[in-house]
Amino acid sequence: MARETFDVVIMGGGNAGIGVTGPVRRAGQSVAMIEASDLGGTCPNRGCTPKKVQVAAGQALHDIERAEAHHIAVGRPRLDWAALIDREKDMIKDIPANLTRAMTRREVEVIKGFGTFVSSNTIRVGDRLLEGRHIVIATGSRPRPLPIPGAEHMITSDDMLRDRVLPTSMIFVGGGVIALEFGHVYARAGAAVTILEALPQLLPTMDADAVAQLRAESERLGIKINTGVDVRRIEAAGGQLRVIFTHDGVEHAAVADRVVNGAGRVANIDGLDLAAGGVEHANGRIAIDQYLRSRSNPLVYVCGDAVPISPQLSPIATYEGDIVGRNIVAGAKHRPDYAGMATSVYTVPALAAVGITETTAWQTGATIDVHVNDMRDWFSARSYAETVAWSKVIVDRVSDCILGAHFVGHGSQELINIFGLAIKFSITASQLRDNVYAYPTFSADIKHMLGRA
Ligand SMILES: Cc1cc2nc3c(=O)[nH]c(=O)nc-3n(C[C@H](O)[C@H](O)[C@H](O)COP(=O)(O)OP(=O)(O)OC[C@H]3O[C@@H](n4cnc5c(N)ncnc54)[C@H](O)[C@@H]3O)c2cc1C
Ligand SMILES: NC(=O)c1ccc[n+]([C@@H]2O[C@H](COP(=O)([O-])OP(=O)(O)OC[C@H]3O[C@@H](n4cnc5c(N)ncnc54)[C@H](O)[C@@H]3O)[C@@H](O)[C@H]2O)c1
Repeated sequence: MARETFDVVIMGGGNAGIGVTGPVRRAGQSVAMIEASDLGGTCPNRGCTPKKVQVAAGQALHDIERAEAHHIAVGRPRLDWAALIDREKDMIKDIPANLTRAMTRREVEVIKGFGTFVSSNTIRVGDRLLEGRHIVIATGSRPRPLPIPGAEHMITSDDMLRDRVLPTSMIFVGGGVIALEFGHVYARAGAAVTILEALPQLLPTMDADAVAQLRAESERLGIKINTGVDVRRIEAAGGQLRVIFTHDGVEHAAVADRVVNGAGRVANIDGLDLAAGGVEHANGRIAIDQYLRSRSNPLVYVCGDAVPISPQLSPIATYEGDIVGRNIVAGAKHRPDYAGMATSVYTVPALAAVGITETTAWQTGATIDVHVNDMRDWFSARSYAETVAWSKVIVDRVSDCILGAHFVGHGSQELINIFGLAIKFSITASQLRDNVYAYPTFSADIKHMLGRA
């Protein structure tokens, strides 16, 4: 088998892998990108983008629900689920081809296939051997396998995004982002939704008060939420599925058409033969240093969802890809800085957050001001008949810097980016208060969210 040589061989053509190509191609390095499935990876093909098409339909149903508040009479909405899925698929169908063209313009050689290590600097794909001065693992993540009897009955978010039949009922094992985002859409579309979460709190890494707001709104929609449960087994039940779980030692059962694995995602690194590459790893996590480089093989970098220590988010995958690309070009000197990276749970309305939670803020020992507002009575929320409008902003009293911001409500997924900017570029609470905002907008409420100076 002839060996081909490249400066950089990237395994995975998602946000992370594509992120690597910018800096290395600008430096004139030769790049091979191996992609096993669709170029673009999870976010545009099986994640953020198609999911948001469904969320947009959920938003429309939410608006219709409140039509009466605006004195608009509408009949009962009827969602054509199959047509919605077709719309979703139609919107994303050209993405892999467009990205292939973009990579070709960038003079990246895209190779279809599944890459595996054969040595510390060589990857096999099909019948080709690609030798790289650097190898990048950008292979993303996959749903966490659950050691529950009957786990094979569960479907994944990939399955949900292509299912043209709206189930009458569904159960999510895990109460994280996937359960809440899809749960809101399905509940609004008319399905009975149950969430079974192992920990005492849904979305366990997010601010407890913000999650309580979202939980209340989710229950208002009719979603049944059980936290602190132990899912014991899943079994067939006459064309449906039965999930047996315990809560406080008492056994319960829930029955639904579909059971979804919403229990998190793990790095997609099985099958890469990391041992052949000399890439140290344990429990599905590659050992990396602060430059996103393998601790045992300095030729190898890791970025995106395959990184064991950073949030599995699309902009973070792109950002880490860029860091890796710059480290390949200039030598390992760039370290990721995740401060100011905003995130949203795209329920309707969304929960959006940036920075640290109130619990973490108190744990740091900082002297803080915590500004909490239920804004449903504020003119901005009342005019739109919002069902929830809530904010918490945590400010360091000494430096006046924003430590964290947490919102649940309309506009929150946009508002949060202002607070991301503030955290990243040390814009103080007073400066945010002093700014003149367009009025009437949700951003104009920032002054009041921070308390009048
Ligand atoms: C349902 C869902 C919704 C989401 N919504 C959001 C959202 O709204 N906002 C957000 O920020 N994030 C969201 N995410 C997370 C986001 O999609 C990921 O963080 C992001 O796509 C990770 O990018 P990546 O490049 O690391 O991995 P991926 O995009 O998964 O790319 C990895 C690629 O590697 C390929 N591959 C794997 N193994 C090999 C191999 N051995 N050889 C060659 N190729 C290989 C795969 O085929 C894949 O294309 C969502 C995720 C899911 C599942
Ligand atoms: N809006 C977004 O940015 C977005 C949307 C969807 C997915 N994603 C990404 O995809 C990843 C996967 O999403 P997810 O919702 O599956 O994961 P998640 O990490 O958000 O939530 C998983 C939940 O499952 C619980 N859990 C784990 N094992 C369990 C068990 N055996 N029984 C019951 N509960 C259990 C966890 O405690 C946790 O609350 C997320 O980490 C997220 O970064 C992001």
